[in-house]
Order: sequence, then structure tokens, then C-alpha cells
Amino acid sequence: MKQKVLEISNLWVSFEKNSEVFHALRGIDLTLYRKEALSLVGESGSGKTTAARASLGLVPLAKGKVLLLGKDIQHCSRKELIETRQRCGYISQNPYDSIPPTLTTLDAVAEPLVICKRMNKKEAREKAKEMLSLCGITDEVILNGRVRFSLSGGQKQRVALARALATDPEVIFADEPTSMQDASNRGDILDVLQRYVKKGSALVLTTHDLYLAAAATERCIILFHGRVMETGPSKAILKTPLHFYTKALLDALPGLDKKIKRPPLKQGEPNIIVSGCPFLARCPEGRKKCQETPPLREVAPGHFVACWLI
Ligand SMILES: Nc1ncnc2c1ncn2[C@@H]1O[C@H](COP(=O)(O)OP(=O)(O)OP(=O)(O)O)[C@@H](O)[C@H]1O
Repeated sequence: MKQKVLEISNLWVSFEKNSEVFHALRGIDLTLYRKEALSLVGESGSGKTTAARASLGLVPLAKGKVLLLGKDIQHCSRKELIETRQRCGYISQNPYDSIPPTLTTLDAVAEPLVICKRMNKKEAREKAKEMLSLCGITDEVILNGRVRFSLSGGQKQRVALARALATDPEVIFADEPTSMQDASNRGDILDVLQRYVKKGSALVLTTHDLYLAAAATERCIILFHGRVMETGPSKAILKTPLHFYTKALLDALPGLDKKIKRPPLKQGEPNIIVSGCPFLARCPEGRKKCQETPPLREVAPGHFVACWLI
């Protein structure tokens, strides 16, 4: 039987913005299994990072439930939460946040092995060297130089990847892990992540790029304004996007043989959408019915869309 590693039900996360309550996530559901790769796809501000951080108990939940590796992250003890997080790897969108700047590159990757796996420093450094090599960093000057002084943005991102994967995490949260890479390194990073999935990890990848999601993950969830607009097999959604928002996301991506379309104007889009389809203000086909919140409906096996018009 497939083993569930992450189960999110009716998750709401709220922040205070301009003295008003702002819902960054509005009732999302998600199930992730061992050896499965899933992506969260959406434009900036759609709630991808918040979903990853909420899964790890890094932001408070307003409503709903998160079971990570079987632990209810809201109600387990602090010790259980730390132990559960140590079984996961988190590659933050900003590698500057996630690697201690004063350590050497080698020690930055060795550190979690000493803390979580109780390795001695020598063993940890050997394993760290292997991990860094896997992530494309072999230069001795860089390995022994301080993180703060010796790394470019793209290199920092690869060090953050090596650090997150060093402990063989059961669940990997990779938040835009290729955003600072050139085209050749991008493929290498996805290969490394996929290798871990083959070995038994589960992966949650966040990206704004549906092509990347389809290349790296079997299933994807399209998020907009904190709500799931469409979800299903990534390749099927890339080939036949159904929701108007998914189509707009694809149109906004560059391609050799196509003219880049500007995404629909955001003017008139309310900051705080209480009910109705969140895409209504931008939808080319929006109508009165869309003022009611559309439920997620299954339109093909495993493929769900939240749109009254489909
Ligand atoms: N700590 C916070 N306090 C207030 N608002 C927040 C906080 N964290 C996130 N938000 C808001 O929640 C919304 C979703 O943010 P989030 O970072 O999850 O989006 P995202 O899809 O990951 O975007 P990006 O692709 O730009 O990283 C945004 O409107 C953001 O401003």
C-alpha cells in the first residue's frame, strides 16, 4: 500500500495586512505519498511558499489540519515537531536565509549531519563533500571558503540543496530550487531531486513554471489567491490546461515559437476575496454564476478543476 507522508485538509493560513485579515491559503487539500513528486504552481503571491512552510509548522494555521509523517504538526509536542522536521529537507526560496554565512561551505553541509545524524565531524565532512559534488560544487577553494565570501547566488542555491539533502530526508520541500541557475544547471538540480524521489523521498516542488512542473513532477496543484484552481497529472494539465487561470499562466511563459501574451490585467482584482471564483476579475469568460465559489470537480480521472464553465 502507498505510504502517505503528507496530508493537508482544509488548510487556511491568514496574516494581518494593512490591519485587515488576509487569507494566504483558503481551504487547500493535498495528499502526498512516499516516492511521489508533486508541484505547487502559481504566480507570485499565490500561496506556494506559505503552503510549504505551513506543512512544516513554520507558520500558524488558521484552520484545518496538517499531518506530516503521521504527526499532527499543530498538536504534537515541540520535541516531536523538531524530530519530524529533521526527517524533512527544506530548500528555501532564498538560499541566503538557509545557510549559515560564517561557516565554510563544507561545514555548512556537514552541520545537519552532525546534529541530526550524530556523525562525527570527519565523517560528516566526507559525506558533505560527496553531497556538494553531486550538486556540482567541487572546487576546493569554494569548499573551504566562508559561505558569505566565496559563493555566487546560484552556488549558494546548490549548497542549500546539498545541505537539505545530506540527511536523506523523507520529504523534500524545494521552493523554486532552480530560480538562480542557468539552463544547464537547472536540469542537473532536477535530476538530483528526482534521484532522491526514486530512492524513496517524497518531493513538494514550488514553481511558477508549468513546463518545469511537468518535467519534474507527476502531479501538480495550480494555486491562485490561496485556492486550488486545477489539479491533476502534470503532463495532462500542461497538454490540455482547462482552467482559464492555468491557460493564462502558460501564455505568460516564454517560448521560441510563440508571442508572449501579457497576463490579463490585475486591475479591479480585489485584495481580499471573500467568496466567488478568485480569478473572476481577470477571467475572459467570467459571468454572474462565478460570484459563487466553484467547487473542485473531477473532469477526468484524477484531474480536478474549480470552474463553473468547465
Ligand atoms: N509573514 C507574512 N505576513 C504577511 N503576509 C504574508 C506573509 N507571508 C506571506 N504573506 C502573503 O501571503 C501571500 C502568499 O505568499 P507566498 O510567499 O506564499 O506566495 P508565493 O506563491 O510563494 O509567491 P512567490 O512565487 O513570489 O514566492 C502573499 O500575498 C504574501 O504577501
